[in-house]
Amino acid sequence: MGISQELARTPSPVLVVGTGLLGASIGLALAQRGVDVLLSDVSPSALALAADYGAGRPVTVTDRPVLVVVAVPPELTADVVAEQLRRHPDAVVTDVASVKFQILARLEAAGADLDRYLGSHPMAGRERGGPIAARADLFQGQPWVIAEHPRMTPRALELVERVALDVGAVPVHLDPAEHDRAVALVSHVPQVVATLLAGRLLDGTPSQLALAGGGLRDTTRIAASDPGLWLQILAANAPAVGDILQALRDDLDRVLGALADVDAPGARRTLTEVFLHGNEGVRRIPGKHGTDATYTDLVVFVADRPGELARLFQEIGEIGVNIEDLRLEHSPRAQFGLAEVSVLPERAEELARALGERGWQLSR
Ligand SMILES: NC(=O)c1ccc[n+]([C@@H]2O[C@H](COP(=O)([O-])OP(=O)(O)OC[C@H]3O[C@@H](n4cnc5c(N)ncnc54)[C@H](O)[C@@H]3O)[C@@H](O)[C@H]2O)c1
Ligand SMILES: O=C(O)C(=O)C[C@]1(C(=O)O)C=C[C@@H](O)C=C1
Repeated sequence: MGISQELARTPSPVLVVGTGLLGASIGLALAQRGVDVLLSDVSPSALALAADYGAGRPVTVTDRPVLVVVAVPPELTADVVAEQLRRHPDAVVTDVASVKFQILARLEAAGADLDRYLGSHPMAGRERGGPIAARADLFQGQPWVIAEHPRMTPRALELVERVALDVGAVPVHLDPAEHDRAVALVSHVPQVVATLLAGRLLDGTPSQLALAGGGLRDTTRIAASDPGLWLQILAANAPAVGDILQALRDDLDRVLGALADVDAPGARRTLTEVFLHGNEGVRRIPGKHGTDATYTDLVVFVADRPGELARLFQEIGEIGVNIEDLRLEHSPRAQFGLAEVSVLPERAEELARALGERGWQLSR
C-alpha cells in the first residue's frame, strides 16, 4: 500500500542516476512516499523497467532536481557525480557507492563543488543486481552511512538524512576513511570469505553437494554476487581489506597447525578457542542475539519532545508486549528519533498494528 505524500520529508523532485538494484529500490521507496522521482540510466532497458515497476519517471531536459542520487558502479561514481554537479548547479548530489574515501578524493582532485556533494552508503543490498531485483523495503531498519566531510553544507546533510529516513533507514554519521575501514570488516571481507568458501565447492561431487544444508547456504549466499561490482569495491578498499585478510590467514594457520596433529598438547585448546572467539564475535553483531534467540525489530518514529520515549514504552507495556532489546538513533538536526524495538517474532505484527492504531508512525 502506498504511503501518503505528506509523510515524505524529502523535497521533490529527486533524480536517481543508475536504476539498477540500488537506484530502483530508492526510487520505489521514495515514490511510495509520494516523492516525484526522476530516473536516468545509460541502459534504456534498465531505465524502462525501473519506470514500469513504479520507481519513478524518465527525467526530461526541463526537470530541475533538488537532489540527485547517483547509484552507478563504484569506479564510475566520481565522474557521474561531477557531471551531475555541473548539470544541476542548484542541486545537492549524493551517491550510494560501497566505498567512500576514493570517490571524495577524486572529486576533490577534479575541483568539484564539494559543498553540494555528500556521499552516502546504505548498508543493505542483495546478491543480485538490476531493477528486477529492486525492493521498496530494502532499507527498512538498516544503517545508512552519511560520509561527512568538512566542506559539506548543512543543506546537503539535511537532504541526505531526509532520504535515508524516508526509505526507512537509520542514518549513521562517519568520516569516509572510517567508513571504509568499517565496511572492510563487516562487508568486504565477509564477501571474500563467502566467495572463497563457495569456490571450494567446485571440487565437490554432485552426490556430496546433494547433502548441502542450512549451514552452507547461510555462509555462501553472497557468493552469488556480481564479480564486476566486487572487483571495483575491493580495488577501492584494498589496504583495509588486505589487513583483515592477513589476520584471517594467521587464524587459518593456527587451525591448520592444530589439525595437523590433534593429539599434540594444546591442539584441542587451540581449536576450542577458535570456536569460542567465533561465538563471541557473532554475539557482537547488533540485532543478532547469539544463535539461539531471534527477535523482530520494529522501528518507531519518536518526536523530539520530553516524555515521548516514556510514553512509547508505557504504551508497549499496555499492549502487553515485552521489549527484548532496544536501540535508539537520534540525529542532532532531525525533529525526531528512531526507536528500534526488538520483540518476539510472534508478537511483532500485533504490536505494529496496535501502535499504528494509537497514532505511532512505524518505519516500514
Ligand atoms: N548491490 C548491493 O548490494 C549494494 C549495496 C549498497 C550499495 N551498493 C552500491 O550501489 C551502486 C549500484 O549498485 P547496484 O547493485 O545497484 O548495481 P546495478 O548493476 O544493479 O545497477 C547499476 C546501474 O547503473 C547504470 N549505469 C552504469 N553506468 C552509468 C552511467 N554512467 N550513467 C547512468 N547509469 C549508469 C547501469 O546501467 C545499471 O543499471 C554501486 O556503487 C554499489 O557499490 C550496492
Ligand atoms: O546482503 C547482501 O546481499 C549484501 O550484499 C549487502 C551488502 C553487505 O555486505 O551488507 C553488500 C554490499 C553493500 O555495499 C552493502 C550491503
